Amino acid sequence: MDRALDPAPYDALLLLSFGGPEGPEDVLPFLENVTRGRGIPRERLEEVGAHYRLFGGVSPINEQNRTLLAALREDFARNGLDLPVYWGNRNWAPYVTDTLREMARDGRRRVLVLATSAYASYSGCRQYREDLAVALAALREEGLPLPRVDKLRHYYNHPGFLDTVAEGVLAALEELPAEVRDGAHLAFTTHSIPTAAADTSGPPAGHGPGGAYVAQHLEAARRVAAAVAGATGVERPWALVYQSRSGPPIPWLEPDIVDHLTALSERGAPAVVMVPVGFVSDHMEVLYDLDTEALAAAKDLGLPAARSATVGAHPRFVAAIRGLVAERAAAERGGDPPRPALGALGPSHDLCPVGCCPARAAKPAAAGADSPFH
Ligand SMILES: CC1=C(CCC(=O)O)c2cc3nc(cc4[nH]c(cc5[nH]c(cc1n2)c(C)c5CCC(=O)O)c(CCC(=O)O)c4C)C(CCC(=O)O)=C3C
Ligand SMILES: [Fe+2]
Repeated sequence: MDRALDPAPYDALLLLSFGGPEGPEDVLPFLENVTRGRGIPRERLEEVGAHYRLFGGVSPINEQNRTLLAALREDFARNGLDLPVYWGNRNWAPYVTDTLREMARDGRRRVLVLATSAYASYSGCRQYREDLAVALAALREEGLPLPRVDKLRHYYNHPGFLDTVAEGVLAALEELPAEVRDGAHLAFTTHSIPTAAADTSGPPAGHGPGGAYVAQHLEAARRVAAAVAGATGVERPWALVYQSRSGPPIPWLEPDIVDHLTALSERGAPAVVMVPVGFVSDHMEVLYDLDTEALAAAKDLGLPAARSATVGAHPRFVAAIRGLVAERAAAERGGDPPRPALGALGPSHDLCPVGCCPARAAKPAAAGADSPFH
């Protein structure tokens, strides 16, 4: 360690995630938490419940977050970043309201939030800010001092994220039979969302159809494909496709990964690597929708397929988070730190502007320019 990193003005980091069930009896209450007021058809819930039951009713996401939490603490300590790290979820214990209460009681006054979504969108950004607003409102109700809460910028184009994804693709290529490796297509996947939500994602003066959500994913995919081409000396065709589509019956982003695999097979593609660039850990949507469903579809099609790893708690990704924390702290102290970002879109905003990823219903959101909390 050369010198300590200064976290000031922050006195805590909050890892904010989705949460998942930890046993069969948790599955239904978890799904009810996720879909409350969303008009998701009953059949879809039963179908998704069956995915979780296939894995004993346990989502891997909580264990993955515990691992990331431990890795962040260890990395911060080793690099002289004196900042306690907490963990809270939207849909399962530890719930974010309980964690923020504990933080307030521990005397934390300036909280920086790392959400386990790297991209803009209602589900990946504003909804987490709404969760924070719910938590802050509860603390206010209880007469506790309210910490000020900020959220880290979107990190989809941070070199520590994209280089780690590219490394995973190189490893996945090695799993393919040598004779189809050079011809393999890259299928970058992310969560399908309604096209209306995609079109309005990001700041109001946006990116056109598909919004920031699609633009950011395309940029990430393009950079990873270029890095893989650079490392292997082979340019591989790539596409951005979607998975885990839910209800209700409105237009959602397409094509679905399974339809894409079918199309690739019909076009005579020799092999495919599925790259879940939209996710930061190998959670249930990766284990079921890709490793179970899509790999089975590829097998039926006779299409050799592999799935690359998400960043998880990879040391390079953890180091990137440390860098983002130090960067934001320096910016909040009035400095002008370097803001590492690959590709054409540049570093994302620190503060979501008013109207960023518009709300589905009029709900307060913290940690943005339209926060009612400070
Ligand atoms: C953009 C996005 C991300 C990435 C950003 C982020 O990470 O936040 C994400 C992550 C995740 N989604 C997850 C699980 C679910 N998502 C659902 C439903 C939905 N997701 C949506 C979007 C997203 N989802 C949307 C538009 C819906 C429709 C309902 C609604 O508008 O809210 C449903 C309900 C059933 C169904 O319809 O599938 C479940 C169970 C898990 C946990 C996995 C595990 O347990 O390991 C994770 C990490
Ligand atoms: Fe946003």
